[in-house]
Amino acid sequence: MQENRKFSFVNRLKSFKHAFNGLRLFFVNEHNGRVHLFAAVIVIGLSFYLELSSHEWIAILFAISAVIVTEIINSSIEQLADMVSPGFHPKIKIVKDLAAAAVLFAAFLAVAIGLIIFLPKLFRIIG
Ligand SMILES: Nc1ncnc2c1ncn2[C@@H]1O[C@H](COP(=O)(O)OP(=O)(O)OP(=O)(O)O)[C@@H](O)[C@H]1O
Repeated sequence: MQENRKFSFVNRLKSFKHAFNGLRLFFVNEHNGRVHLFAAVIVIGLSFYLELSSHEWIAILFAISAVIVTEIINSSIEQLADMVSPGFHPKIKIVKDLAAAAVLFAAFLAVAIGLIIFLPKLFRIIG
């Protein structure tokens, strides 16, 4: 808690540094992080190729962000859970399964958005 501390610009910059370190850990150390980064690069490349409208870009960036944000939180919860309870614990199973469910839900959303935007354009190119 930092209730009575004076505002410090330096401390705010340090918070950014920690957050960027978290991003580096996610994309470098976490296998799922690398998979999501790869998928995001492919989807963004395809989006440029298909010249999406600004609304379509917003939906695609929202979908990519939803998956990455939930996966970062999921990875963070996994790290904490593994430290608190290295052995099997039924409560940890619930905690990890719930965190994984958040990623799954975001992934369903991303697939739905991807199909809605890309399928008609790809069919137009093929046919
Ligand atoms: N300590 C534990 N106690 C109970 N169940 C666990 C425990 N650790 C993992 N599990 C079960 O195994 C599943 C997978 O957990 P794990 O931590 O290996 O995640 P993961 O999705 O395989 O992540 P990653 O691929 O990043 O390693 C969890 O969703 C949970 O059901």
